[in-house]
Amino acid sequence: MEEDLFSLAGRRQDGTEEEAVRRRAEFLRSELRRHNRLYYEQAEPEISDAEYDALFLELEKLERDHPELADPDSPTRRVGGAPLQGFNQIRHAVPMLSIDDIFEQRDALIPDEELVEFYNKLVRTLGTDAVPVSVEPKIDGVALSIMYRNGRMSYAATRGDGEVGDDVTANVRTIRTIPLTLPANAPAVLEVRGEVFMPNEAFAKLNEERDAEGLAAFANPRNATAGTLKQLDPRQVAARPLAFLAHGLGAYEGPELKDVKDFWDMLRHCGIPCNEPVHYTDTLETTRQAVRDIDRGRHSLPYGTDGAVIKIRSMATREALGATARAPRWAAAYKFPPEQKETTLLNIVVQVGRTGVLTPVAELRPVLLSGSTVARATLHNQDEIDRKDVRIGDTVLVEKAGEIIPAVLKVNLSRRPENSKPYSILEATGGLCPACGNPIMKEEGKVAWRCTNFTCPAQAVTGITHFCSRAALDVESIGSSVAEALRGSGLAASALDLFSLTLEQLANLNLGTAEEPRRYGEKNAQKALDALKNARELPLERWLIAFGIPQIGEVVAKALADTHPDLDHVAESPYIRDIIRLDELVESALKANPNTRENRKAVREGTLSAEEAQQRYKELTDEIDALTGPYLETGYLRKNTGKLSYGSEIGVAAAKSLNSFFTSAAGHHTLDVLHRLGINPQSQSYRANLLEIPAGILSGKTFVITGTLSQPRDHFERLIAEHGGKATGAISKSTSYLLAGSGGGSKREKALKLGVPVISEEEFGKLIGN
Ligand SMILES: NC(=O)c1ccc[n+]([C@@H]2O[C@H](COP(=O)([O-])OP(=O)(O)OC[C@H]3O[C@@H](n4cnc5c(N)ncnc54)[C@H](O)[C@@H]3O)[C@@H](O)[C@H]2O)c1
Ligand SMILES: [Zn+2]
Repeated sequence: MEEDLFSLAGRRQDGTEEEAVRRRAEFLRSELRRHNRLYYEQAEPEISDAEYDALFLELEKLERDHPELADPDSPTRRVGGAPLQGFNQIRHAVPMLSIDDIFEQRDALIPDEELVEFYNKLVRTLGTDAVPVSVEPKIDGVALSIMYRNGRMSYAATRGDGEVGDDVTANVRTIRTIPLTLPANAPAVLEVRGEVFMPNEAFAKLNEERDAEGLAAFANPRNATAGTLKQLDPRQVAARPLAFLAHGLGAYEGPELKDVKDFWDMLRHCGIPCNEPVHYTDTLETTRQAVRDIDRGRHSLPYGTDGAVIKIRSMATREALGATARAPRWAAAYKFPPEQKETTLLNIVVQVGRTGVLTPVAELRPVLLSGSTVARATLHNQDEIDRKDVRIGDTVLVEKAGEIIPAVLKVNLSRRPENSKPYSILEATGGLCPACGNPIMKEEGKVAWRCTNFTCPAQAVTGITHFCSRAALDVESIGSSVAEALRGSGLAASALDLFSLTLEQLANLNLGTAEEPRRYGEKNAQKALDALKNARELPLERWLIAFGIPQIGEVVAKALADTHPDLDHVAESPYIRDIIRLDELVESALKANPNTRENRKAVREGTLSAEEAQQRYKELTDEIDALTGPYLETGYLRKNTGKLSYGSEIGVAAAKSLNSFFTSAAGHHTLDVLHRLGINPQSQSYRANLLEIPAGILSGKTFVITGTLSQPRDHFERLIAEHGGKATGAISKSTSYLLAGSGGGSKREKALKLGVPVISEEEFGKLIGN
């Protein structure tokens, strides 16, 4: 990761430069894809649009300057997004495209130079002086296509990846201003393209309500809209005030439309809400003026706008110009630069999010930005703070793009107070979570600090959901909405409270709203209690996963179960402490080695005595030998080929993370509660000596799994491992069995060819004595 974050500046023109450019392009592509997912699929963007656009432009430029890097899958050539889970998909009759951007260059001599270029290019391409265009506000919402056939709404779909979107008809039907039927003489086929949005006022009210209910606020109206449209329950959508405005046309069969004015007239006749105001112009100067007019008036529109869309009026010309894979050639979106202002950064506070991530937030001297007062801005994470060197007391430049939570762009160094100090989250928090007081940690390769305590009140919902997930304790009937309700009602502040719930409490849990209650019900409640009862007996590794300790996934959890008989032994494990100690000893020894270049130099220069160096090194290596000896005999440690290099079942980072959890207050609390409940999860695979072949019924046998089975593949892999066998990916002569479900043709053939026995799920069950 880190090596990708280099700057291209100052590289020499040779092979390494090419490689550097390629790597940078790859990095930008993967970052843009990641941000697309966050933005379109999760409605939880991490960066502002302006920051996203900067990455996008950099990649576009790289691809333009280095045509050899062309990639048809590049985010610059695609509509960013993907269909969601839980919805039916609809293939669009006509692809739903994006629009190419034109950026205003703040402080440039001609700030709208790109607009001039765009218009002049149209003039040249079309060979006329006057190109009639329309200019209208760009609505910051979620793109929607509504298909009417023979005067009735037939479906409504989101943009998705441009080709295939989600069927959100049921949700869209709840938006009151959208007609379900059209007047008698409406076109036979009319696919209206437009934008769903949440009006600014309704958005502010919704966030106030969410705040009062203790729910996370939406970052901006666009997010709130995307989040609402994603709801699987149309009643929830109906409860939120969404609006729609049309701005474009997809499939169409009806009277000929020559000019975009005909299009607007037809929509108005059909009773479809239209985007306004539309300016009609036919010279460069009047077009520039129209864009400026929209900029001036945009803050009084009921929705967020960050630009103006310029479109050719003539439908025939649009057709003739066509589109690229990403955007039409006959339109452009002029993006207004987000408003920026300087103010003083009064303080930095650290907030704990629902996943336990610590976010530093700047408290600002309030300033008026894009029509609202800004008093707080996100600083994202420590890396961002370091990169911008933001300090308390600084004068900072703040930006508010759309309604995104404002961001601190940079520091005005000329106004920095004299005694200011760099800001560190670790120092400011004393290494403890501000919400629960337990240790925080930063995972390797990640930028965020996080609270390590799965019982932290700030992360109750995620903690409970994870605790109940399939890989953990598999309490299927408790998902995120039940967790949310449990927390909201005060019944469970953390996952450990689940075991004290009664049937009555659970059954009466309200999953709806105060106005529209929806009971969880006896049946679900009983199912949840049964699953929780079952969870008490689940093996150690599943519990270790359930605690959500950083670095502890399925593999490490299994390794812990192989090397510890039960949870109490993991909590007190000398093995884990010794792994950490060994790591420290090896590091010291490598440094103390008299043969390193530095130490030889120090001896030559007389700053280090040769005898002392030898002595110190010997002490360290003796200690290492003493520590590793017994573990090497039981296979808990392996000697690697490198000098002083050892392998352990549990990595050093995981060992440190475990140690930190079990010595923290949260760890002690967890063990106390489990003891009180009489739960001490047991290992089913503990072996005091790993070098002895396990005496499982499948020991020495290898399996390959193929086809569709009644349970996910990892279920069978687990069974095989529990009985001492091994599951591998590829089939060979030495494979003992092919466990085959339906399908799985090629592996089955290969097994038959190699003479490997093919067994069914039933036969496998017999093999392990079920
Ligand atoms: N912050 C992030 O992480 C992140 C991630 C991905 C995308 N983005 C933002 O989204 C932009 C790209 O998204 P996009 O591809 O949806 O493009 P876009 O939103 O910039 O423009 C295209 C869309 O504008 C809509 N639109 C609104 N008003 C319109 C009008 N009057 N006429 C025609 N179309 C109108 C259309 O639905 C069209 O699909 C980026 O420039 C960036 O600002 C941000
Ligand atoms: Zn915490």
